[in-house]
Amino acid sequence: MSYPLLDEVSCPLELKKLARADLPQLANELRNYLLDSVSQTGGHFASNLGALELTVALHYVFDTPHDRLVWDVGHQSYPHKILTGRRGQMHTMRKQHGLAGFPKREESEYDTFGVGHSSTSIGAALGFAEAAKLKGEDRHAIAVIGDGAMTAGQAFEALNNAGHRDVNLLVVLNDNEMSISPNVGALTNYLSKLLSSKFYNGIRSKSARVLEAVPPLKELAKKGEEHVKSMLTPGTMFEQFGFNYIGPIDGHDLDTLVTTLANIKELKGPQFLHVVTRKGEGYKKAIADPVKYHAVTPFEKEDGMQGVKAAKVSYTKVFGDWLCDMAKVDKRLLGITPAMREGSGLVRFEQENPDRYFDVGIAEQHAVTFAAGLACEGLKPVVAIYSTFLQRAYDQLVHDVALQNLPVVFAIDRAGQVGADGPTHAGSFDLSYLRCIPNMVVLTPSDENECRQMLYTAFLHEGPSAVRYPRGTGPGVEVQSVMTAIPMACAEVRRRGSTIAILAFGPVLASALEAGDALNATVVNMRFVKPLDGGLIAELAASHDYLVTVEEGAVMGGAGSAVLENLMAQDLCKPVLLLGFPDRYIEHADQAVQLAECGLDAAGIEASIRQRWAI
Ligand SMILES: Cc1ncc(C[n+]2csc(CCOP(=O)(O)OP(=O)(O)O)c2C)c(N)n1
Ligand SMILES: CC(=O)[C@@H](O)[C@H](O)COP(=O)(O)O
Ligand SMILES: [Mg+2]
Repeated sequence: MSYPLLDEVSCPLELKKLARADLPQLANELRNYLLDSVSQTGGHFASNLGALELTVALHYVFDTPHDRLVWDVGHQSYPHKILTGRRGQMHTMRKQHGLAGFPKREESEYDTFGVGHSSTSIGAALGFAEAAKLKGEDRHAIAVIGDGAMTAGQAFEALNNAGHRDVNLLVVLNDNEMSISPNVGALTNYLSKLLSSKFYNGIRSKSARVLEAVPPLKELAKKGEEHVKSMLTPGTMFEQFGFNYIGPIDGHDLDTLVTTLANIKELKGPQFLHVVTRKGEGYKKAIADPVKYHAVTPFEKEDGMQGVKAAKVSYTKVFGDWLCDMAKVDKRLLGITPAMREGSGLVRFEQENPDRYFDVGIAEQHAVTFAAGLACEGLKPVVAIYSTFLQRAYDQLVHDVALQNLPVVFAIDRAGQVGADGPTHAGSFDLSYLRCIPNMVVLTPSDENECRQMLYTAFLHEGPSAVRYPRGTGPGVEVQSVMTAIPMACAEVRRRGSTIAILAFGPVLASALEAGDALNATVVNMRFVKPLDGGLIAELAASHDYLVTVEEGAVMGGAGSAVLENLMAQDLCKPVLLLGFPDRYIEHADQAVQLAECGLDAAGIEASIRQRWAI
């Protein structure tokens, strides 16, 4: 495939040299290049196809990086990366030491703000805009936010703040009616009203026809039309927030995009451009199934993504199956997801229990408080949420759930390192931020079967609880269909050795057992971070010279810290080595590589122990 125009564009300055008439051809080449590249590397796909023309137009009209362009989530920024000098690195996308899957300040001056979590772009862009004003710099700040990301409260907090500020801020809403799954909520319905614009245009054309006959009234009607418009179009809402609303316009029509953006560039004050795109645009299979093609593994362009039968069951599937089974047992069970139906394994649960399934949009804070409200009424909500995204709802977990000791189960997926998504998505801190909360019970399954049993144990608990499990599959143990509660705070010794006792929390148990074999150490599956099995800890301290804790989470404040506190509380003093994530961010790579980098593979655990005590 040749890319004659794209070959001339290694930066936006070179893009600007192209005639406007050449932009559609450039976009065509860019789309072909994107398809070639992502079909080989995998990564986020449909969103990049949908935001492609918008990306070309933004870099063509604005003077990036002098004008600050902020992407929301940033999963749609691959065309941006290609146009800003990183085309030659696209084959390294999301690979170790390669391009990050999201904009990253250290990667390029064009990546003005690091993203990955949604709905931060408007707030950050406002920061850029206010800074320009304070520093007397003449520059634009542009936030590009999707309709999914628009469902988060943080986006509206920023709109509310920005709308009454006299700053050069442009918010571009990329509306494709999709989140990862179809978008949800009243805002979506509100935006859709406009997209079915025949309704509004029908009103307009009818009133215009009638009024042609009586010209003097036409002016009056113009006012009337504005009033009609103000009742019907979403611009009204954004205008109520103090923005000048423009749109909706076709987000794949480069001529319209360039003309509109060029006009907006000359305006002062907060501007809101509503752009309508199609997720997956330009690749039929992705258009047909934007959910499946939101993120892809490498695939043949002609054949598309082929469903491969997974050799082992993922923790996510274990959760999804448990949720469906438990729903049959207890009618009080409800399933809640903040816009991660597929990722959290809730597709089957929704099909089987549509009235007990709640996708609240990208609204983690609301998801948790909503669960608390449900629990107050005697229901048993299960909040399915990624560890990293639960960070968004920490106050709600403390204030609305734990303080009131409400029976909410947090099914925490993607706990630990997550691989290609990198540090923005790593589940590094949940053990640290959960165990310090009174009333919380925190369980760490070491394999797929224990995950099911712990979810059951958590569900039976009459208070708040969290079960945390990693992205992907476990050691491949058989998952028993029977559900058996695990006695609270009960750890289990998995290997008897001497001198050294290794206390493992979660799936790292497998590596700990390997290291234990090499060191003839005792190895314990701790199972609970809170409450801890203090009796066993005392027994181990009395019968071993050294203790080691191992967890797939931050060492600081994590499970190992809990063991230290427990030892001190029992006046037990023993040398303890804490193994887990170091106090820095682990860059994107395969999960196994990341864990090895943290010294959490078997060799790493053994080496750390030998090195610490010169064994
Ligand atoms: C706080 C947070 N919650 C959830 C996610 C997971 N997530 C990534 S992209 C996405 C959907 C975004 O939809 P939209 O903003 O409309 O972008 P599109 O994919 O449609 O281009 C979600 C839910 C996230 N990145 N951040
Ligand atoms: C961009 C985003 O936040 C999601 O698409 C996320 O990358 C999904 O992660 P998983 O692939 O682990 O489900
Ligand atoms: Mg969308």
